[in-house]
Amino acid sequence: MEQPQTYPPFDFIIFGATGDLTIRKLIPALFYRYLDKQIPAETRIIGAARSALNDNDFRERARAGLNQFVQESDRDQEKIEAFIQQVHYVSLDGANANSNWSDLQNLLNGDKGNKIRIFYFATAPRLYGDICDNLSDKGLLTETTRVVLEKPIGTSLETAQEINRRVGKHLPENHIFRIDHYLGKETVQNIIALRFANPVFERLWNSDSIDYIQITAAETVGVGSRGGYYDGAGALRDMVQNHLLQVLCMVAMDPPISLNADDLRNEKLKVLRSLKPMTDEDIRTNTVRGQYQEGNKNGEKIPSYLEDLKKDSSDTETFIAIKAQINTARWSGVPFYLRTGKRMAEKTSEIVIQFKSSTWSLFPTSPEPNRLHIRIQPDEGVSLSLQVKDPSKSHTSLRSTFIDIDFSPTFHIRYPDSYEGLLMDAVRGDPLLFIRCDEVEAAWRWIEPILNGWSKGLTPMAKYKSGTWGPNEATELLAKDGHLWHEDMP
Ligand SMILES: NC(=O)C1=CN([C@@H]2O[C@H](COP(=O)(O)OP(=O)(O)OC[C@H]3O[C@@H](n4cnc5c(N)ncnc54)[C@H](OP(=O)(O)O)[C@@H]3O)[C@@H](O)[C@H]2O)C=CC1
Ligand SMILES: O=C1O[C@H](COP(=O)(O)O)[C@@H](O)[C@H](O)[C@H]1O
Repeated sequence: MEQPQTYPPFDFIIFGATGDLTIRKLIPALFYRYLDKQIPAETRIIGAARSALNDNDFRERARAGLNQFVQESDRDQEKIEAFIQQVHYVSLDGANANSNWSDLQNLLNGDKGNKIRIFYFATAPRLYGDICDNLSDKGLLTETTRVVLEKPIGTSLETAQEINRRVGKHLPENHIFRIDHYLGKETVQNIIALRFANPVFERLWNSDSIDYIQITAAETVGVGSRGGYYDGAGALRDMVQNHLLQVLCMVAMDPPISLNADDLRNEKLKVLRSLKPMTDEDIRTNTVRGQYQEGNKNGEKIPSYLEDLKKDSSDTETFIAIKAQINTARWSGVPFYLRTGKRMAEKTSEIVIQFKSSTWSLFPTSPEPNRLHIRIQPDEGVSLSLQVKDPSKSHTSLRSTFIDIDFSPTFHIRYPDSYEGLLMDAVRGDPLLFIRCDEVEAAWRWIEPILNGWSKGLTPMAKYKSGTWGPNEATELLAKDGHLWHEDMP
């Protein structure tokens, strides 16, 4: 859907307003939308959290966040001040019915019309049900209210179902926006265009032509200040259950019958439901879990996970590699290698589509099979490896080269943060890039046996040095199939 240039005024209420996500991502994203004139003057951004702050205190935090997380060239202080005047704060325990709800009621109930109202839940997910009950009891859920739920939706199938049930008690599914910021990335959305607007790819997009697929989300950062949350979650819950599986859906789904939200989500759901369930034996042989150890970068020591956490022991994985299979006619026999980790060698999220070799060759040597490399971030772009005649040699000599499109210089655009588009989609009520309740539950159905298998000790924790591509076991996972991870490919 086209992004309209103007929006009607709306109220955007954030529970969890003093937290990392709000200050680092949500407020800067709204500011960028303000710069693009999508936040009308009558729009209010209302922060809510338990901390006893007033409007000015919160504005001070928001201002500091903008001056830290907005690109320097976009930090126009006059505009920041004008935007900040639209920011408000209420001190409120969203999970407690006896808390100070009257301040929020007074702010919101002044509006008699049908102003769009977004409640953004940026707290721990276990609070979502209580916050929704309270919003309902206090009469704050109107016809034009939508709620945005941050990931993770639960920590297991049961807790996800409970959140879906409790939030769904008060709002219809099309007013519930489960956010996954990977779907907000231009390059993830571009998978749809790449596949379905280029028949040259879609006709080959199956097990006849594709050998295997890799999806990687590697980070160089450690757990930082989020150790408390992360140690209870781990990489499988934090990154695979949501982001990596959503990217896998975009890569593996059949063409939706339209770009209507439910048509797209039906196709993604089919992929999630077709993931081959992991048996104990699969978990043993097809999953690798690892934890970062002390490392070194440019002579500087990088602390281990336990040092970051300030704990003596932890059984939480900060790295995972999985060989997944999809039981459909299109993907039978094609491994999908998923990998994510913290404190890895590079910050990169990417998809590698490795095509099969030709069974016959006209040339004395077998040509290298083609490979499509989709760079989700950074250096957003796409490259396709090709074989050409080596111009410096005889007519039978081949040389590998590639066609590369670097999106940012090609399209002369700033790559917006993924939250910018998604927040405005929620304001507009467009659920295309949000996760439906059945998708979340299907993802947990596949993930949960892996978590259970690990807690039975099926997969020992491997160690990897910070600043590397993960444990050797991850290299071995692919080596068993005769493959290499992208960074090791010739
Ligand atoms: N940070 C990130 O990069 C990302 C975070 N997320 C998810 O977003 C959510 C928030 O994360 P993050 O900001 O890092 O977490 P933080 O721990 O930094 O912040 C949590 C926020 O919730 C508030 N809070 C806690 N209890 C209540 C309550 N009862 N009523 C109202 N507010 C409450 C806290 O403020 P106070 O103590 O004042 O009440 C604080 O503002 C989590 O679900 C996380 O998994 C998802 C993707 C990325
Ligand atoms: O949701 C999360 O994502 C970030 C990584 O996001 P990216 O856009 O930088 O790839 C991750 O650091 C965090 O642990 C996780 O909760």
